Amino acid sequence: MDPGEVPQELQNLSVLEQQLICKTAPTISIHLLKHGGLASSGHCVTFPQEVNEPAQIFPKLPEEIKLIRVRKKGRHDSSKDFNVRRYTIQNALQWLKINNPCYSDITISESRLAQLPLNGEMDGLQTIEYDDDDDETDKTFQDLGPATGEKPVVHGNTEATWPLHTEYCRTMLLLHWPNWRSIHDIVPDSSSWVEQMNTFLQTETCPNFVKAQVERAKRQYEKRTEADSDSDDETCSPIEQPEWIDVIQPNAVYDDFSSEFQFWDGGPDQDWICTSYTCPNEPGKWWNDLKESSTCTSQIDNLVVDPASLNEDQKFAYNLVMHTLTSADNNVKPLRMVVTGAAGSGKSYLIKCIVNAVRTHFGQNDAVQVLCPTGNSANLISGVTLHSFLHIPIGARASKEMKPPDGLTGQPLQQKCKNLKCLLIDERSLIGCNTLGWMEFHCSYGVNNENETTANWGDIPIVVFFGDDIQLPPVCDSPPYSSKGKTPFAIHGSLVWQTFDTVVHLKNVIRQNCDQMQPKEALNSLRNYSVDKEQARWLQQFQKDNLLRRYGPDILTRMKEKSLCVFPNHDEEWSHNKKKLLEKNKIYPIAKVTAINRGIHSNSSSSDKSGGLIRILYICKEARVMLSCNLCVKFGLYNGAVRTVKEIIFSKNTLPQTHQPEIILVDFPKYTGPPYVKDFPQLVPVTPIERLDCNCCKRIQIPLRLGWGTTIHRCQGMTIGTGEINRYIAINPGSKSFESRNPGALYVALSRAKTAGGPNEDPDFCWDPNIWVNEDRLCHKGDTSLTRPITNEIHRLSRLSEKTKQDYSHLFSVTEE
Ligand SMILES: Nc1ncnc2c1ncn2[C@@H]1O[C@H](COP(=O)(O)OP(=O)(O)OP(=O)(O)O)[C@@H](O)[C@H]1O
Repeated sequence: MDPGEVPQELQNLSVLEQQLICKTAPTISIHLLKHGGLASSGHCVTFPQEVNEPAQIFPKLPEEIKLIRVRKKGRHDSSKDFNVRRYTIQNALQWLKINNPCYSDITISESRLAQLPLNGEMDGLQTIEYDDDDDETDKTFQDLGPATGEKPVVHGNTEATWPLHTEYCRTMLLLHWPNWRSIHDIVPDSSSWVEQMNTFLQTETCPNFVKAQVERAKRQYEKRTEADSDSDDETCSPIEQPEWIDVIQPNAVYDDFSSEFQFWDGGPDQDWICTSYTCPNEPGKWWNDLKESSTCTSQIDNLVVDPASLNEDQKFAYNLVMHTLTSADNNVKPLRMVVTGAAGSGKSYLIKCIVNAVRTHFGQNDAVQVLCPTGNSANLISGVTLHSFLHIPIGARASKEMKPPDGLTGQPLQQKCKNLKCLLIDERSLIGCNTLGWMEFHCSYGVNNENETTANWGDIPIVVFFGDDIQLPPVCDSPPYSSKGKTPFAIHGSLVWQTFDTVVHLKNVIRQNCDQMQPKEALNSLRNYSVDKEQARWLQQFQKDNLLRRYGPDILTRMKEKSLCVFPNHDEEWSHNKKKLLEKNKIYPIAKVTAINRGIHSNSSSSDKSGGLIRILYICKEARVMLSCNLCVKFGLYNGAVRTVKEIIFSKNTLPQTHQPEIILVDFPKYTGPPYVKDFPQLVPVTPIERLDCNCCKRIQIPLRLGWGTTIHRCQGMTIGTGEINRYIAINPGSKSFESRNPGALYVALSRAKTAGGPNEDPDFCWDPNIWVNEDRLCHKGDTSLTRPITNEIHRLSRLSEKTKQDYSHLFSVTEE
C-alpha cells in the first residue's frame, strides 16, 4: 500500500510514538528482497483496541499499548524506537483530529500529554530484561508467551552484526520462529541463541531478509578486518592524546545531531574574506610560537590559594602529603591516598595548596602533576587531562593488551615523568578501572625509564585521588571498585585501587556559605536520594513562574543572557544551541563548515571518535562557542572553554559551501598568552586542525562547537555564581530514567551553584524555563542496583578514613591546635 505523501507532522515518529497515537495496531511482515525491493507476506493482523472510552482519548499511555521491550539486564539502552517527544505527539494528534475523519471525534488529553517526557525515554513501558546466565529469563518469557493466541510485538536489537550477537539472535528467533509457546521450543537447554540462529539461518523458515541482513554484516566485517590489517603498520600506533592540543570526551555516546535545517547563509554577495581586524599573515607560525612559550618552565608557578585558610580536614590531608615528602629519604612508605568529600567541600582548593607546597619543596614545577579526566575540570585546577599527560590511548585499540608503550609514546612520557614526585588526580568518580589500569601502567613506565619494577606508580612518593563517588560515574567503563571490568587493564585497575589505603574525608561543604542552610540540606538530601516533599517544594521556587513572582521580570532577562544551560543529553543540547544560533542568524549569516574526512570509516565517525571534531559545524558571528579540544591549557584555551565568535574569515577564492574558513577569531576573556591581533589581546585565531579517529582515519575541522548549552557531564567541577566564569546555571535535569542511568546527575548540576539567593540577591541557579520539574522527579529514590555498589564503596572508604585518623592522629592534632 502506498500511503502517498506523509504530512510533516507524522514524519519521523518513533515506533513508540506511533503506538501512542494509533487507533489500531496492524502488524505486517515486511521482507527485504534480494535486489533491494520490499514485499509483504502472510496475514496482516490488526489487534483490536478498546472500543469504548479509552480509544477516544489520546495519547495512549504505555500500559495501554501492546509493546514489549526486550533488553539485556542493566543495559538502559536509549534506542530511538522508544524515544518519545511530547510536542511531536501533540502536533501529530492535532493534525490527525483536523485532517483524518477517523480521528475527528478524539479528545486530546492535557493530563495524559503531561505524563509524556519532553524528549526521552518513557517510563512504564512493559520491559523484559534478560541475563545471559539467568535461567529465570526463560520463565519470564513463558509468562509473556502467546497464551491466548495473541502474539506480543517484541522489540529488541534488530541490527545484524558479525560475529552474531546473542541479542540480535534472540530478537530474530522470537520474531520468526514458527508457533513457539515457550522459550524451550526455540532454544533447548543444550544450545545457545547464537547456535540456534546459525541453524535457523540454514532453514527455509528463516525469512530471506534475515539471511540477507546477516550476510551483509558478515561482508562488512570481512572488509573491515582487511582494512584494519592494511593499516596495522608501524606508522599507525595507538591513538593517543598529545599534551598540547588535546581532548577527552566525557560523554562517549555523543553523536552529532547537526541535521540539516533552514538558515540564512548571506547569499552569493556575502563577503567572507574582509575583516575589520589587522591579523598577522601566518596563524600557523603564531601557534608554533605559542606552543614554545607554553612549555617554558623556568620559574615556579604559584596558584592563588592560602594554606592558612585550610579547615581541619583539608589540613590533615595536606599534612599527610607534607609528612611523606619531608620523610621521603627515611624510607616512609609511599602515600596512596583518597580524599573524599561532597561537591564544594574544597577538594580542588586543597589540590592547589598541595601543588604550591610540592613545587616550593622541590624547587621545580614538574615535581607535581595534576591530572583530570576532562579538559574542563583540568583547566579549573591548572592541570592537564590524564589521557594527554600519561599518553593513554583512546578508542577500540586501547583495550587490547598490556605492552609497554613504543618509542614514539615512551620517550615523551619518560621526559615528562623525569622529576615527578607527586601525582594528584581530581574528579575520580569519572575514572573507570580500565583508565586506572592504563594510568598506573604508563606512570610506572614513565617514571622508571624502562627498568622493570614491581612497585606501583614507579614508586613515586605520593599519589592522591580526589573526588566524590556520588558525582557522575565513568562513561563506557566501570568504577574501579565494581570489579565488572574484564580486560587486562580493567583487572589491573581494580587491583591498583585496592592499594589506596589512606583516606581523608572532607566533611564540611564550603561552596555554599553557612547562611545557606536550606540549600545545603536540600543538596545533602539529593545526594542521598532522600528529598522530602517540603524540600521538593522549596526547590520548585526556582521554576520560571515562581522566580518571576518573587523577583520580577528582570531576573528572567538576566538569567537568559548569562546562564549556562545544562542538559542531560546532546540531543537537547543541540536543540537549544540551534534555537540560539537561529536567533543570531536574523542578523549574521551562518557558515556551514563541513569536516574533511580521509579514510574508509571517517565519514560516519562521530565526534567522540574523531578527537572532538564534529562532522558539520554551523557557526556565525556573535555565536557562543566552546572549544572541543585543548588548544593550550596553560593559557586558558582548554576543551570546554566557552566564548564568542568575532569574525569568520575565508581565504581568497574560497566559500563556506565548498571550503573551511582559514581562521575563526574567537574572543576568550580568560586567555592569558601572547596576543595575536594588536590591541585585542583576547582574540584567538582558531584554525582547522587534523585528528585521527580510532580507525586511524583522518578528520580535519575547526575545533569548535556551539556553546550556549552543554551537558551535565561537562559541568562537573565548575563553580557557578558571582565572580565565576558563568553567573547562572539553568538546569534541565532529564527524566528519572536518565538519573538511574547516571546516578548523581541532578546533584552534580545543582551543587555547582554557590547561593540560592535572598531578598536582594539573585539565586545562582534556576530550572530550565521550558520544563516543569515536578515533585516526583525531585523525590526520586534512585536505582538501588546501580547505587548499592556506590554506597558500599562509600562505607568502605569511611572505615578507612577512621583508621587513617587513628594511625596518623599526631598529624591530625597538629591542625587542631
Ligand atoms: N580553605 C578554603 N578557603 C577558602 N575558600 C575555599 C577553601 N576551600 C574551598 N574554598 C572555596 O570553596 C569553593 C568550592 O571549593 P572546591 O571547588 O575546591 O570544591 P570541590 O570539593 O572541588 O567541589 P566539586 O566536587 O564540585 O568539584 C571554591 O570557590 C573554593 O575557592
